[in-house]
Amino acid sequence: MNTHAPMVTTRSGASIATRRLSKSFNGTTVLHPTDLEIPAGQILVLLGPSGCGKTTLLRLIAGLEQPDGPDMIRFDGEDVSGVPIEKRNVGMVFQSYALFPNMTVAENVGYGLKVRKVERAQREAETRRLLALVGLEEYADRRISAVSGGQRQRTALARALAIKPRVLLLDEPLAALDAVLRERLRVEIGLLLREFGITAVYVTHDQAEAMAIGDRIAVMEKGRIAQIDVPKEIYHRPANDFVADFVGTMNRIAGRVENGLLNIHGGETMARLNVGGPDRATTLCFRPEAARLASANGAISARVAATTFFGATQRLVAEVSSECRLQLDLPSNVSVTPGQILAFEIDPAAIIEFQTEA
Ligand SMILES: Nc1ncnc2c1ncn2[C@@H]1O[C@H](COP(=O)(O)OP(=O)(O)OP(=O)(O)O)[C@@H](O)[C@H]1O
Repeated sequence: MNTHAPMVTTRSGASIATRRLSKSFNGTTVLHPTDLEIPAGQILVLLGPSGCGKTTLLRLIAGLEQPDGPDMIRFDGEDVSGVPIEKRNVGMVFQSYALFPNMTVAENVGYGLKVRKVERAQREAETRRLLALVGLEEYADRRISAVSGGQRQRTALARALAIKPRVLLLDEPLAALDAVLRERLRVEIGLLLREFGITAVYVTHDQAEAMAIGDRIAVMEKGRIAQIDVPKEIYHRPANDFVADFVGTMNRIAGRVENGLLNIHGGETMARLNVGGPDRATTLCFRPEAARLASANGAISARVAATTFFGATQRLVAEVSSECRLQLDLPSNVSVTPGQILAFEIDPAAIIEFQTEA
């Protein structure tokens, strides 16, 4: 994609606010009252497992669903709850491209402008600029049926942006693409949306995609936002167990802290983790990358059950005891073999603690 293409001048997007926005289907609440503030130009990712209400929230913002109550969605402070979708000026990009297969790439991009009766010369100039921006100039005259999945998705994005929407809504736009293309496009789409300065809400159940694209991420669970924050905070400071498990890999060590020490039993050995604080029942969590090799003294020892090579790093499954299996990332140039006993420690700053109910 040509990131040096001339800037397409669009006014930046509108801010979005919802107040106690909720939705039920046949008496079942699928979105509990939700307050959201998305500043103009920000990309918010809705992340969560299947059925948690991501698409419903997106469709409510679009105007494709009616909320349970009145006056709950505002664009730039203006109440749009009663405004039909075609008047809300939202652009939409879906997993299925919803492009016209018999039209060319350029005709698809210019379609919304034609419907809006933008005169031909201006329409063509706009279309050319958008095609340059998404790196599809050479494909302008190809039929949609003759371009790849990634090129179709870029066409869909250019088409959605052509109408200069106030808000862009994307629902799993990369889900149908293969892994390599998905990884490349998620970086490109993030850059493009920022270049446009558009306000975007992006639905995905892929946490790596969410991290790459979102200015902020709202992690959803059962019709509620469990946590909304910048990707780093979501990853390093998950608000609860659900978020910790859904985003990345999280290790857990459960036990009681006494005199500031958590005892970890492992066969005949017992390691003590110095965590401080009052006596309590607790679960300590840490990411695989928070582990590092240590000299045996004062470290936790574990038997290596398996190793997986990842290139720069390797992931070990390490058994501290029969009940405590951990995943640890170490540099891949450290020689480790299954069966070996390994001593490791955990970066104290990377330990997250969730209080266990007494
Ligand atoms: N029109 C509808 N009628 C009845 N139930 C619905 C309707 N639309 C959605 N639901 C239900 O609402 C819940 C939330 O659906 P939604 O599509 O918002 O989830 P999602 O998080 O986007 O899931 P996925 O990732 O699988 O698309 C689901 O249990 C779904 O079955």
